Amino acid sequence: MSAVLVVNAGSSSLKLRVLDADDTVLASHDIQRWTGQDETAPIADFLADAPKVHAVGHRVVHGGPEFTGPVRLDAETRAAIERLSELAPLHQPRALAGIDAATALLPDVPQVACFDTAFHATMPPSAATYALPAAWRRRWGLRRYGFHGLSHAYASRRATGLAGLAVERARVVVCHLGAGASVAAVAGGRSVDTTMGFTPLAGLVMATRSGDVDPGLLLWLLHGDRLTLDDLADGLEHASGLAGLSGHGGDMRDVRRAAAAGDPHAALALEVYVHRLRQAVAAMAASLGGLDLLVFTGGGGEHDAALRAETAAGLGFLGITLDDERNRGTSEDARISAPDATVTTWVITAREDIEIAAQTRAALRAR
Ligand SMILES: Nc1ncnc2c1ncn2[C@@H]1O[C@H](COP(=O)(O)OP(=O)(O)O)[C@@H](O)[C@H]1O
Ligand SMILES: CC(=O)OP(=O)(O)O
Ligand SMILES: [Mg+2]
Repeated sequence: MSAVLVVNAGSSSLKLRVLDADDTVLASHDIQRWTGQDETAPIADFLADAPKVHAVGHRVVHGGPEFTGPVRLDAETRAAIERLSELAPLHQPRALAGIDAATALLPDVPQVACFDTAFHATMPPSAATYALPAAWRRRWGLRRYGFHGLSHAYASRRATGLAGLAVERARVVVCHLGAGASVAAVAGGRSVDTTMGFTPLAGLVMATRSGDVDPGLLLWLLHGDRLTLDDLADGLEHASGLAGLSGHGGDMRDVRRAAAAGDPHAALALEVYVHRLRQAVAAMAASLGGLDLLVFTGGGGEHDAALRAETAAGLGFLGITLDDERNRGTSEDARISAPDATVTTWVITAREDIEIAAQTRAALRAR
C-alpha cells in the first residue's frame, strides 16, 4: 500500500495531506476556519488534483474507553465515534464530516480512524483517575483521557531519535501549543500523564478555551440565574483563553502585537498563559521523576521563540536553559538548549500526518 490520504480536522482548521509510503508529502492543503458544514466541497477539490490514494486515515479527537488504537471505519465504528460527540463538541462533528466526505468520494478505499486519546491509554490509574464518587465514575466512565496524542507520540519519538537517546530510557515532556494546547509526560515511549482530561477543555490556557478552572466557580455560575448551561459551555469553549483575557482574539500573534503596543490586558494574557505552561511542564517532570528532553511543537511551539524563552526562563531549576541564538534562529526540527543544559530542549514540527499515515498502514496490515 502506498499513498495515504490524511484528513486532520482540528478545532480551527482542516489539514489534508497525501503521504507516500516513505512519508514524502505528495499533496497538501490547509483550510482555515473549516466548520465541516459544507461537507464534501474542499475534500473533493483537493482529491481532484491529488494522486490516487490507497487508504484514508482520519484524526478523531475522542476515542472514549473503547478505542485505544486505530480502527477500520465501517457503519458500526462510525456510530461509536458519533456517540462520543458530546465529549468533544468542537472536534468530533468535524471529524465525522471529514469521514463522511471521504467515504462518499472514495467508496472503495479503506478508511481508518486514528485517535488523539489512544496514546494516553497507557497512563497509570494515579494519573487517569478523578477523585469523584465511585458510582459516578462507574456509571459514566469518568476519567482523564488526554488528547493531542498523535502529536505527542510523533514529537516525543522524533526528539528522542534526534537526541540519540534510547526510547526505553528517555523521559520527555512535550508542549503541544496550537489553538488547543496540552503538555504530556512520556516515559519509555508511553504517555504517563497529560494536562487535558475527560474533555479537551482541561489544562492549559488555550486560544479560546479556559483550561482548568475551579469546579466550584462553575457551580456558582450555574446557580440561580447567573448563566445558562449553554452560555457557560459557549463561554468556556469560545470566549475564554487568550481571547477572553486579552480582548484581541485567540491568535497568539495578535495578542503579542497588542501587548507590544502597551495593552495591559494583552500583557496579562501572556503572563497567565506562560505561568500555567511553566507549572504544567514542572508537573509533568514530577510525574516522570525527572526530565531528559523538553519539546515544543504545534503552531505556537514551533514559531514563537519568545514564548519558548519566557517558558524556559522560569524553569532553570529543572536544568532547562536555552541558547538564545539557537532559539531565535529556528522553526525547523532542532535543538535549542544551551550546550551545558542537563535537559536538552527541542523544536519539533507537528506531524500528526506522519503518525496518522503510519497508524493507518498498521491497522490495514493487521487485518
Ligand atoms: N509566529 C507565531 N507566533 C506565535 N504564535 C503562532 C505563530 N504561528 C502560529 N501561532 C499560533 O499557533 C496557533 C495555530 O496552531 P496550529 O498547530 O497550526 O493549529 P491547530 O491547533 O488548529 O492545529 C495559532 O492560534 C497561533 O496562535
Ligand atoms: C484536542 C484539541 O484540542 O485539538 P485542537 O488543538 O486541534 O483543537
Ligand atoms: Mg492541531
